[in-house]
Amino acid sequence: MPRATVDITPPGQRPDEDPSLAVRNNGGVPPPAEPAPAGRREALLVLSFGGPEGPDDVLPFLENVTRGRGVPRERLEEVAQHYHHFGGVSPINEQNQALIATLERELVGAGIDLPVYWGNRNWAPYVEDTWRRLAEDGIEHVYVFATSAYASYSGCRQYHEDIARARVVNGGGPTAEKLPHYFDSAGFVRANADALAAAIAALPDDVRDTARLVATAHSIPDAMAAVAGPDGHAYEAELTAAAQRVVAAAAPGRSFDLVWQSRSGPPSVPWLEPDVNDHLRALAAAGERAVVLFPVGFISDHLEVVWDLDNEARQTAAELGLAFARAGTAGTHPAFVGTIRELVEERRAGGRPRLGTDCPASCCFVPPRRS
Ligand SMILES: CC1=C(CCC(=O)O)c2cc3nc(cc4[nH]c(cc5[nH]c(cc1n2)c(C)c5CCC(=O)O)c(CCC(=O)O)c4C)C(CCC(=O)O)=C3C
Ligand SMILES: [Fe+2]
Repeated sequence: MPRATVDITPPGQRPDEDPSLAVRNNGGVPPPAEPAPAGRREALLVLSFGGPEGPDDVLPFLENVTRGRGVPRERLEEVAQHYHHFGGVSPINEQNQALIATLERELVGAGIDLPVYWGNRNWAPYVEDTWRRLAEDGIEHVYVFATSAYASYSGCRQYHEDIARARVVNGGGPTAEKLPHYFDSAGFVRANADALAAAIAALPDDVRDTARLVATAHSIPDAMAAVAGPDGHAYEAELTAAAQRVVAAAAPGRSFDLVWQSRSGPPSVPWLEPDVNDHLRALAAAGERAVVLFPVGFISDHLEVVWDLDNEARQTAAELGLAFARAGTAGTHPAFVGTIRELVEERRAGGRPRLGTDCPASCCFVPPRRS
């Protein structure tokens, strides 16, 4: 089922300039000081990317993802094959369901009465449909947890636009606020550090202490990176900060590299480099013998992790004779889930946020291509 296209933006106007679409956002603008009003019916929405559930879903899903974004047909056909290797099923949906189940237990365990909903940008359950259910269920305010920890159009602003679109197609519904970026939160760092330590420990004795530590994240176009965050380049800066914290916790004193994976778009458009496979070639040429990849740019082991790293990058390393280990992502690590609960608790209590950071609603804007 292709997603309905809704143009939320009047010509020449950004969605955040129409106050009726405003999504409260607690960075760059003064955070709301008042606590959640007593008796207000609230919910937590896990807002994610979505992924296909079977072979017939793959192409319509890819068309949803790339509509208006100038991705060549050949790239789509190539990526479709990655999904078909897994029976046309992305692991991301099961991972989001597992996260929601763990979050529900976490909230109940902390005595917090807050229902958790799930909505996606690119596949069912579509956020537009979830929004209708929220309204029908009488929810008045929604805390939105996006399954991306970082700034950038793809990782942050597009989730704001998803909420705005869901409100427009439903003629309103609950008010909403997106929880801040959590790349530097203690729980996200702890989860990634535990995974990195386990991956290092899995290497053979003779290379364990000398293996190169390599953080990875989704590449984005240079033009998108340039406008990420209030002063630009926040995507790289936040990834660097997160990777530094993860390495400091898991392997103090060791250095690391930050490189990019899963490049898309036409070859003529520059994206962040180096690609992880090129980087492995450079490391091998420089005499390195082992690598540990840690995909700190993602929060679960979805398709771009299991295909682009466990398959392609592992293969590259094997061809180069590099010992290889890949760290897991935050997933349902208790510290990570605890941090999500804390982000919600903090917002409900009101006052200046201490946890996380966020962009002002006007940043990270990258216009769609009308192709
Ligand atoms: C920064 C970033 C994140 C991290 C933040 C976040 O998580 O939100 C992310 C996550 C993901 N990206 C995903 C999948 C895809 N991304 C694509 C295309 C693109 N990604 C981009 C960026 C990002 N992507 C960009 C700039 C494009 C070009 C088109 C455009 O300008 O928008 C395409 C099109 C085909 C292709 O790869 O070319 C697919 C299929 C999946 C689902 C995996 C699964 O199914 O398990 C996830 C979690
Ligand atoms: Fe992507």
